[in-house]
Amino acid sequence: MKVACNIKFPPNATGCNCKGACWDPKTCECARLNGSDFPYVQRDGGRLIEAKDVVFECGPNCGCGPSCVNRTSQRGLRYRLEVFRTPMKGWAVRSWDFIPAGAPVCEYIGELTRTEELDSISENNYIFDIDCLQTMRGLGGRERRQQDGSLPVIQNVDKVDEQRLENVPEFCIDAGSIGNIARFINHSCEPNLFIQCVLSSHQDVKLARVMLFAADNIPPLQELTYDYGYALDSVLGPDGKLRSALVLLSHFTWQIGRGKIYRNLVASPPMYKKYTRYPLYHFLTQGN
Ligand SMILES: C[S@@+](CC[C@H](N)C(=O)[O-])C[C@H]1O[C@@H](n2cnc3c(N)ncnc32)[C@H](O)[C@@H]1O
Repeated sequence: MKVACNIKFPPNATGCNCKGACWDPKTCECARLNGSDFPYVQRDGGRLIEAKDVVFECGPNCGCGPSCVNRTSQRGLRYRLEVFRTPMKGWAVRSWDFIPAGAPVCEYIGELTRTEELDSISENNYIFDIDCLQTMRGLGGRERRQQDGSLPVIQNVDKVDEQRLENVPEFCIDAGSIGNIARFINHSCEPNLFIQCVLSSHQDVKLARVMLFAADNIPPLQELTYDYGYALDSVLGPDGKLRSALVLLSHFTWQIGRGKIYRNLVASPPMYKKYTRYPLYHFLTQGN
């Protein structure tokens, strides 16, 4: 991940004192942060048991080694992913390999940037808001934003603009000019991946890593998708009018009055819970 020069990256967390690999949730400090348990099981090289607000992994200062189960998302690509062309959606991604539910698929990589500094002129389809903090605090998860009445009743565009900007996450990942395969993964309302915020070196949720995990067992060559997190009828176009969901999908990032770029991808973990067709123990008892 490239970090914009005006962002002070947090120092490494103290970590746990486990040796070799973490196995006892009662003594592991990192397990304690996850609610006194490990978020992953060892099977298939590590699978996430269930979607969480944020996953605390072991990091550089932990006593355990690279094979520790609590470093599952740090081991790079496991599956042979392919970028392919679709008739209607441009580029897309699929895997040549079977992906089991709960397996980490890839991280959303790009330049870590302050949201306010996004270029308001050029269109950029590859921006991912890091929204974990809002969700954890329960202040501004996207669904809550909708319920609190700020959306979608649009009467005074300026007022709505201000309300929304208060909820805009401070940091985002801009994969417009630098990125990895995650930037080619398309949106679906019935996705087979979900977003999971992960903290591995530091503990600042505003700068959490954004990981994509399998929401289900995914057969080879099935297109990989996740929910971009748009709320229906929540998007204003440059003219201040609501954009339809269809238009919205062809304009990943868009602008509203006063040249500000507004809303793009949103990581809102509780929403993704509805797409995880497991806790993993379900799959484990079914034999896969
Ligand atoms: C992060 S990019 C995904 C990769 C993109 N298809 C490409 O060719 O680079 C997001 C853009 O892909 C397109 N897209 C993603 N999901 C789509 C969908 N379900 N239907 C139509 N277009 C989609 C939209 O143009 C969107 O702005």
